[in-house]
Amino acid sequence: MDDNLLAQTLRMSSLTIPHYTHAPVTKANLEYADLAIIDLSKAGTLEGRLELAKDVREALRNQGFFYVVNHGYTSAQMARIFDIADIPFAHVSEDEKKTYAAKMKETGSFQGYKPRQYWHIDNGVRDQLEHYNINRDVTKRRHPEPLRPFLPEIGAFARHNHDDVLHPILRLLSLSLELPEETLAKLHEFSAVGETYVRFMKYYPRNEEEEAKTKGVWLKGHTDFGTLSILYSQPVAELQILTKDGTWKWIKHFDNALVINAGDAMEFLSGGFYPATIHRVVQPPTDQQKYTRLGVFYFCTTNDDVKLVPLADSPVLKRFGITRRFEDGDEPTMGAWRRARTVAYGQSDLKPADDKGVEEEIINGVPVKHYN
Ligand SMILES: O=C(O)CCC(=O)C(=O)O
Ligand SMILES: [Fe+2]
Repeated sequence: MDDNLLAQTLRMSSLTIPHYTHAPVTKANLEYADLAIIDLSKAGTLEGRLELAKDVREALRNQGFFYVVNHGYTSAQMARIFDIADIPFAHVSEDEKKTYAAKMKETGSFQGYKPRQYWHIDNGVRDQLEHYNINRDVTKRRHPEPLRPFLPEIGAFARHNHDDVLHPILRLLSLSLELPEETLAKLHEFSAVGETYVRFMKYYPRNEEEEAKTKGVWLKGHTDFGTLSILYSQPVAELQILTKDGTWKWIKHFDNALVINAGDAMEFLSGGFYPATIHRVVQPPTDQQKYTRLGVFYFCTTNDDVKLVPLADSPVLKRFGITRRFEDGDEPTMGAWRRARTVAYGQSDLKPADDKGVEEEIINGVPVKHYN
């Protein structure tokens, strides 16, 4: 960080904002997924990275999700980013929110607000969650006035996610595919055109009718469209993953940890070796039902111009075999894939894909499934 930015950040850190108090951790006895813990402090040596690469590989092959600890943010920094994350929801007027609404359908981009009730969930019920999405280059767009004093901090947060979390994990993944360590990181440049971004997200309690009509599902089972998604663990239990045995398991809150999963683009680049993970959001257990749930994420994609072709030079993929989702030459670029998925999400007509309630839509010739 240069001196100017550092000075500015220190000045901004002293800006006081109301503290966002999370719900207490649930006492409910839930069936939790058993996830690996990746200790990034071990990534300082090649020996450590080779060991972590094995663990990440097992985790992405078996569960599709893992925790990361020792990622370089203290618990105070974590708390601070959640305080900032609540500003676009709690401290921006409804009128101002409209001015900064994202134009998903027109632009295929989430930048700005995703308003409440924009997506169809089920049986005529629409979602009760709002996002505010910020490109990692925070200067790309204007932001609501109450958020402006915090842009240097949000910019530093994006930079931290990119350099200290995303790239180190991509190095482990490159190693796990027996490729040069920088292979995947080079496809995810901070300065390239692309939509790796910070998302703040707030879920609001729903009424009984909405819960009944959707069977308690708040966000249907889906895969993320990018390569990796980084989620800052918070206490409200709502996130579930579809495990290999076909059952949904809860993600347990882990103080000060990150929760990471693979998305479509990682599945395409790895020729199916690292499948995109299916996850959903459901009503929390009884003791947390009256609380809001605030989320902080860093959603990662490759540079927009990267063609999502399997990394066929990988000796691992040569041994394992490659599953192609597209005919040779028909692979979309990252930009085309994320635009198509963003335009369609929660808006398109889903068609039944089986008799168990799975639905699908066809994007760039590829069936994209939604799980209930
Ligand atoms: O809120 C969560 O925990 C997950 C949200 C999610 O899956 C998404 O925004 O893609
Ligand atoms: Fe997701």
